[in-house]
Amino acid sequence: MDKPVILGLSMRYLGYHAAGWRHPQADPSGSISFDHYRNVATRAEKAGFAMVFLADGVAIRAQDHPHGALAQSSQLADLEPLTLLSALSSVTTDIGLVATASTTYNEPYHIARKYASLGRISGGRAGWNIVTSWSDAEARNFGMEQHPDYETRYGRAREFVDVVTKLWDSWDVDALKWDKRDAIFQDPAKIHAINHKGAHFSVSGPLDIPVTPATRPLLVQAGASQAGMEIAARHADIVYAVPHDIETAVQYRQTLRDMARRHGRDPDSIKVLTGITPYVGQTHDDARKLYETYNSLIPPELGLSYLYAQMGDLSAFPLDGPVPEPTDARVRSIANNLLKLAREKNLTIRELYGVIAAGFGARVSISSAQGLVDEMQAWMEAGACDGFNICPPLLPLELDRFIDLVIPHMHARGMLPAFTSGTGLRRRMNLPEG
Ligand SMILES: Cc1cc2nc3c(=O)[nH]c(=O)nc-3n(C[C@H](O)[C@H](O)[C@H](O)COP(=O)(O)O)c2cc1C
Repeated sequence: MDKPVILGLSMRYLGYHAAGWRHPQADPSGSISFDHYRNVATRAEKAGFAMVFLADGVAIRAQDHPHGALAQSSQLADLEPLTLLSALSSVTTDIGLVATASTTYNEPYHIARKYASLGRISGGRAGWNIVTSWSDAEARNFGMEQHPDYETRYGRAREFVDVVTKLWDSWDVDALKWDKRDAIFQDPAKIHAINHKGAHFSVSGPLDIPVTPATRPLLVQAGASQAGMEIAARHADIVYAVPHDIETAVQYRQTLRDMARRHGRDPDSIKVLTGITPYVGQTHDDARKLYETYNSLIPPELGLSYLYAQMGDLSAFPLDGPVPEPTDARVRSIANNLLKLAREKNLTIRELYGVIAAGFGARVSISSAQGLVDEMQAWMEAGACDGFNICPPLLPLELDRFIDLVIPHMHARGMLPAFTSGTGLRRRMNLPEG
């Protein structure tokens, strides 16, 4: 293949299967253990992943719907992503460190500062995944009763990203002088106030951290609605998306590239990574057995709660009936993807929660290692994506299986470039130099 595959590893909690923590080889303490993440990140780096990625929410979002689900969920215990990535930066050397942070529940100065610091600490390996969040649980941790509506939070998000990038640009590259003889630490004329005044923010600046092209954090965007895509088209280096079929993915990426062009950007300066939760084996049968082993661990209450988190309360509908149109979608784009999947495959509510609990929103792939690589190649060649954000069912067990079974086939087909240590993140992401 002439185009390299960009591989990301999404590594929140213990992995992406709802009941993975019950697997005999799972260590349930992993999601709050630095050793667990160090182990995962260093393995991913060695295997050629370009980035590790942490999704995030600033609340416990898991619900006790139906009763019993909360006790069964492994998605309450977590670590704060930037703190974790800062620690990981000192035990890794090359892998990108991407953390999610919400524009709804932060201030731009904080975000600009924290990511600029991670960019410096890690030698230019930081990335900010821009999200607007989706839960009322988060609102209630920040003095609000309800999560702001779509227009409000995207209005804030647009302005938020503008302020952050202005703060990152507030130091000229040659502002620091460190001239001991003439006692000039920096040239204040090269450090600029931003004096931003907008509908949501009033920020004077400048930032208190110089950002250079080499340490500037990458901008990542996740959120597939029109407003989310607009932010991506204007600013993002990487877009994380979860289309469930190749046609949707091709269309989505094409639309995004057209939008980027309209903003005067080279469309190749945005890379789209699509999420996959892989259940792989030597053969397709092995993979299917693996999937069934994990799904046999899902208690029904937990399965139903996963559906609730994505599509609102469906408990009034018959479990073995069709999936209704969501009227209370928490995450519009994910809910629409799920509905499409249910309609195409004629899934009941019960069957649909099985699919979600196996992958929590990302596309689930059950295939032999060869089959998965065929699938990845087909997606790349069709222009459906520039790479994949791998969301293993259980960490580190299923990452190891992916590395052992899938990566060798990718190398054999020339899909993964062999970068030498010290190659910068932009190059690993196949992005133009900043
Ligand atoms: C692939 C994907 C990943 C996301 N990851 C997160 C996340 O980690 N944390 C979060 O608060 N929201 C996350 N979101 C939610 C988005 O930021 C956004 O709030 C949500 O998608 C609603 O906007 P939309 O209609 O543009 O998708 C994600 C959305 C998508 C599509």
